[in-house]
Amino acid sequence: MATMLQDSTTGWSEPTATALLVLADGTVIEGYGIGAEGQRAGEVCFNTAMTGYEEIMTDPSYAGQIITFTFPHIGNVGVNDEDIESVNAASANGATGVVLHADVTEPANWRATRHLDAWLKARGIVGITGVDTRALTALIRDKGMQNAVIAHAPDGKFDVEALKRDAAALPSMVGLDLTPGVSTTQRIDWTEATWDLDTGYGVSGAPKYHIVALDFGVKRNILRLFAGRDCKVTVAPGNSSVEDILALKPDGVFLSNGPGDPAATGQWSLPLISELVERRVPTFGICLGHQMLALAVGAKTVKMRQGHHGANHPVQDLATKKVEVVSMNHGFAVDRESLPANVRETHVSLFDGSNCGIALTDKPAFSVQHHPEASPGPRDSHYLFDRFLEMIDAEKARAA
Ligand SMILES: NC(=O)CC[C@H](N)C(=O)O
Repeated sequence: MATMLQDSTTGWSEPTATALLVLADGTVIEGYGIGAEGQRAGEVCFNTAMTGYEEIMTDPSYAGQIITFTFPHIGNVGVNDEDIESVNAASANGATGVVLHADVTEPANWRATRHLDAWLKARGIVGITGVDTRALTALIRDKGMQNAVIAHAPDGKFDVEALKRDAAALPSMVGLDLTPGVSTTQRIDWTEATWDLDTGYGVSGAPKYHIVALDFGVKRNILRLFAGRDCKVTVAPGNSSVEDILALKPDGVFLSNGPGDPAATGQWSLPLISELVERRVPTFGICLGHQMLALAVGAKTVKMRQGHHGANHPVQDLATKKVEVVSMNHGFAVDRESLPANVRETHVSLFDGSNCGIALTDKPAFSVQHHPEASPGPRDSHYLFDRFLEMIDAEKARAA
């Protein structure tokens, strides 16, 4: 989008770009900088959600990625301290950069405490506005997700050739384990429950279940949905040992979402997950956790061309045939053809037929590719949290 400004001496002219997005293929996109100054790198993906930009930008699964929002008006309801999804709020452990179409307006929402621009600066996220995000999305759709450098310099001075070289030299997302940068290093006792318009966030009541969440970059709303369902929730570092986890005497283990390539991440966590499954510890995984459960039981994951990032994806539960509309955020997928005989496919994407869920036929373990916790997005899949607790009940009854 070329925003034309009136220049008093020369008539209409295009203002100088103060931000650039330079793709690994050499494409240079000009725009206007917001947020942090300087240069950030990442894999460019597009997200089609119309709401929830704060939750999206702070989802640690986006570490190492630059998000292009296809919805043109981002930032118009400002930001607040309540809608952050990363557990470690102090660090910028979500997206590295954002690509927006329209200029960011003043916040118009009673919950807003800050302008998006100031918030991006504080989190160290570099942004660019004034971009034809539809053209960029079409490019990603045609060529696949590619690496890029996003740069913001208020004086408009850029070394474009250096930026092109930097973008081309970035490592592929394939083979990257990004979880150490976002996982907690300390155990956390999580007590915050879900949000209510009148009372804000609730607090968990007397617990019936103890859920240990293995943190690969967990989103807060997952933890809140457990806390709001009679669960004591312990968040454990992603690199915990089997002994660490078993010592906590979990009723169930949750495998979290997270950034990077599951095959690279799984190398050190797969033995842990296999052991938990083998010992019949009820296990539930979301997104990266789904991919890692699949890898732990012998399946394979593949890199997708453009991935799924949005808040309105149709997914079918193959058992009930019911279609749920879900949030999505993934660039890798479980290869259905690689599922071993004791693993059944439970959910599929109705956009492209890719795998969206598995369940073991001989052990209490299941997982989904989509995000049942929403935040942002629809709540159609909240039933999966209840299904997990029912699985724990069934396993307790079986062992009794
Ligand atoms: N949201 C997630 O957990 C993403 C999982 C993984 N990093 C992927 O891109 O597929």
